[in-house]
Amino acid sequence: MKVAVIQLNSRQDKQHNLKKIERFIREAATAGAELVSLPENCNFLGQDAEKIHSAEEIPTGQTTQLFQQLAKELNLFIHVGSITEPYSDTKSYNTSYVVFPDGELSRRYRKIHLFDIDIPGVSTHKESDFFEAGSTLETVELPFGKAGLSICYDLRFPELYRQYVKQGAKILFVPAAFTRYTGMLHWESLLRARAIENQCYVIAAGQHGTYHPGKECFGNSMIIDPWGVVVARASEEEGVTIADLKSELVESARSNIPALTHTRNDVY
Ligand SMILES: NC(=O)CCC(=O)C(=O)O
Repeated sequence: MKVAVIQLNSRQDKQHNLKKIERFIREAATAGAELVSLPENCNFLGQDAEKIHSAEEIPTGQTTQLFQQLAKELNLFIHVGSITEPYSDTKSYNTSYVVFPDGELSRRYRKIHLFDIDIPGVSTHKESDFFEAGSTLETVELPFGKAGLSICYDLRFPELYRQYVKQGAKILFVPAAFTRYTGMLHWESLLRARAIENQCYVIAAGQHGTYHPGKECFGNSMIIDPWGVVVARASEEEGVTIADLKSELVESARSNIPALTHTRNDVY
């Protein structure tokens, strides 16, 4: 299965972001992609407090309608890394889903682990002031196999991905708007660890560059195979990066090193 990750530098102008996304989706389809994966906050990226103003109902909002139309016209799967979905007057959900080629939607995954961190002098985020955490895992059936949905900071919680692999996942989606600072330190190591320990493909589309004064995303969107090899990596700009997923690599990783069958749940 040919997969494209789309790296974006989304800002606060939703119409501009959507036009750009449409252009990249069309470019990916022309290059033969059957599945296109978008980053977290694909249609609007600003301060957490601003995101509620961009919230849209799913499926009736403008963004989902556009993706449904494109998925049908181009006959592809669109993984919507995340958009902001209304929850209450003061809070939203950070929500991810897949649009199928017939325009139908998968179940919605709402980000479970909210990004509340404080690195003094470097980076402070309190996503939980503005977002409500989800509390269910969601998988999606794709032609390649089952895929587990997650969003950005979730990447730091290996238990989530182990549950997905127990449910039969062969693909793990990690759309992100990782900070530049933590990205430099942790992004690739964490992604490769999740791929290696779960013997899954990891598809990680990221936001890249500055979206607000002093707020910068790390980019480095990538696709990692079940052996932990980075098979595609975006350059230092927005755009489309493509890789071919190979089922035989999931099978060889799992049969050559059957670590998933060696877990000692009786001991730990
Ligand atoms: N949007 C996010 O969840 C950011 C996560 C992040 O940067 C991290 O270091 O974790």
